[in-house]
Amino acid sequence: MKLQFSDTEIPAIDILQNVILRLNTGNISQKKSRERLIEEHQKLKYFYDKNNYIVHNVRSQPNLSLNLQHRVSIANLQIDHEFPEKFLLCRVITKFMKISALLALVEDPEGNVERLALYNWTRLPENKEDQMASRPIDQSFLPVGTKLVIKNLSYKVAADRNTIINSNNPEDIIIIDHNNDKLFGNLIWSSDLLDKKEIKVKIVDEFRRHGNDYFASKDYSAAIDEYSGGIELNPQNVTLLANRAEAYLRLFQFYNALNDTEVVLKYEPSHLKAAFRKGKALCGLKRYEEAIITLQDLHQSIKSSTNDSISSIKQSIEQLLKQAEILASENKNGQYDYISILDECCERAEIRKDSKGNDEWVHEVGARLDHADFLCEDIEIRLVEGKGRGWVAKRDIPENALLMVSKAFSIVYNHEVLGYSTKNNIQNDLYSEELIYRITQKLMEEPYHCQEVYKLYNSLNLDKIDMNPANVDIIGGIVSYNSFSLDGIIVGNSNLSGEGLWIMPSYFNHSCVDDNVTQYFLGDLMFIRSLRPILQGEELLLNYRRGAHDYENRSMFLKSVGIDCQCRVCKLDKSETPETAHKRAQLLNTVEKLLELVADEPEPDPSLIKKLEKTIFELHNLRKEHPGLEFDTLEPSRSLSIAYRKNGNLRKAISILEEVYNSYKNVYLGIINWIVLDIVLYCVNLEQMEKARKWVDILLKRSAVPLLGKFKDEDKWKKEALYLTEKTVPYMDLVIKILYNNKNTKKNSEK
Ligand SMILES: C[S@@+](CC[C@H](N)C(=O)[O-])C[C@H]1O[C@@H](n2cnc3c(N)ncnc32)[C@H](O)[C@@H]1O
Repeated sequence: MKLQFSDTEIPAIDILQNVILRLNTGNISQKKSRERLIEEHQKLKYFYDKNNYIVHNVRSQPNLSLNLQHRVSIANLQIDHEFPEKFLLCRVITKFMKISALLALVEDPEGNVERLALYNWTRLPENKEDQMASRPIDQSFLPVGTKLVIKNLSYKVAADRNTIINSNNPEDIIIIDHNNDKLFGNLIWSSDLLDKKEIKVKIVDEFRRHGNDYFASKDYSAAIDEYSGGIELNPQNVTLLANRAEAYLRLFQFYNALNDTEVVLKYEPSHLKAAFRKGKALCGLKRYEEAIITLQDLHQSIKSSTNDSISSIKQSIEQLLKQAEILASENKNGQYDYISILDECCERAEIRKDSKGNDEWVHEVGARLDHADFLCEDIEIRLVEGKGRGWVAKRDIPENALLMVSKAFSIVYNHEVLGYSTKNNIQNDLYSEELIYRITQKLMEEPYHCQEVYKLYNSLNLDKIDMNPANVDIIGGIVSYNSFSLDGIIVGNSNLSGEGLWIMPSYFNHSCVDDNVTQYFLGDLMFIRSLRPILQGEELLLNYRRGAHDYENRSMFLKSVGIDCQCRVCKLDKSETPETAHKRAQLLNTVEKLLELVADEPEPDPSLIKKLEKTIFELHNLRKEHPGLEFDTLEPSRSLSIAYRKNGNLRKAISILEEVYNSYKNVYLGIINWIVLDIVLYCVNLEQMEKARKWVDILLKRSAVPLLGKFKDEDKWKKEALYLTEKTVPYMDLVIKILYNNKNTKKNSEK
């Protein structure tokens, strides 16, 4: 298992444009109504670039000559085609706004509407004169009504999966005005013929029906738009409000859901569904005690009813009430039923193929679990010299204490982005782009989250900040510096990768080797425990990137997230003399070559194995005065033990691994768990079952303590730990089967 902060950088302007386009467009379709497109375009006003720009000079051409047969209408454009011979005649119908390109909507004479992106039209002013001449784009650039001829256009699917007309060269755009309108003078624009009075006004019930259709197809955003349309016409319509509350709940917009249920209950205090949804919304907002009271009152009000339809809702209320009580206890006392959370996670993380062959969750929301956050009272955020803010112990903390449980503010799993990506090449960018998009969307929908997210922005003076939730730039920065990567976390039959933002854990600073807290992920829940006793006043440190990564790679990553690390191993790495560095490089090179020679051999040459052992010994000795700070020999030692095993010398293989384990048992390194697992398997091969069980206990301690807490030599703890490792550690099911004859293990001995 490899956990680390993600390697992403602040996104470039094009990524931001992709995010912004996606934020402004709802459901995807090639044919959207003019009104819908205008509505979506108007939302760009939250995001557009408000700087002043020098704009390319546009002129009309008085002697314009065009072959009218080459005019193409929007309806005839084909995706991913360029149209070198053709031209489009269109009319601007919205203001232009600048993101990366200049964006507006245009219509053709037939009345078709499409988005237009103009690139390379602007530059920032360089001198004073330029500054005088520069202006904001939305004010006077190609105003509404301007007719244009566009040559050499291309037609694409943009990042939001909706279509867009692109033009890259300002010379390809000609303004049509009274000087050159002779060509098109006789053309009638069909939108001029529209009789505005005839536009049909939707009635409230149509909004409800359309909303319900979208809801049934799980397009909750579109359902909310429809319900909102109806609510605008009739603000007291309790059916629409209660339906919209449920759609908000499905999108985790608990604050909006709570608002709607409260309006319903004001007009109709006995509305059962609204009261039930209010209970759900309060749970989502972590207001557990209020949720319990709401649900208890509701339960009381229908207790004596014998009506059949009430009896099923009664059951749901009882279930939700029980759930609210569990959440309250988790939140208050940090009491979690880890095994049932693990089961829930395994079930929710299950993936199947959809009709197009893409991966999708079996459970609607996937590996997102309904559990409460917890924060131990013994820690607090303080200023830490040279590092900004950090978590510090208020009191002495024992080993393996649960310090924090945090649910991701937002998380993106791998198959959720790979399915529809417009660019499949840079995975990390994709995760970040999606994460930035989701966070911005969440903040736009529920701005009350802004404070906690923007607070993560280190240098920000929160009093001065414009709390515009759509500040994609700042959110991009927050994601780069604070997101955590999930790198192949196993739960049951699934393997979860992705990236997420957790608010409270973001305040832990980093140490390469002296970390004293560790994290454990179950779906979108992060559990944090102390690794060793921590004294009052001591800073709590997490590891973003292991000391075991070589210095160059590690320090490059740390610099990219703003850290000039001064820990013991970084100082040692930095102070190494050129001679030692040279010697190290030589030895590493020899080790690599020898490993290549022995790796694929079923029975490696014993003389090569000896040579490998000697080189590893020399490499290790380069740091003999710094025990525990030499990591170059860890992987090679494991490979050396495999070579001995292949030659039938299992005892020697075990003794090499035992020596590595003893030197590094106090450093929380993933490879050490693999080493212990190897020892277990080799002991089993030698039929040393007692010894194998002793090493299984060590493995359980290392793998299960970060979630279950202090290792207890008792049956219950061990049973739970075995169950946990069976579900989360590769090959462990096999080990359990052999050593404990556990008939419940599902996977078999194919490994
Ligand atoms: C995830 S944040 C941690 C919380 C941060 N200190 C704050 O005030 O928001 C990561 C940032 O903390 C700082 N940081 C973390 N570990 C550090 C370390 N070992 N030395 C110096 N700065 C560190 C760096 O500024 C880094 O960009």
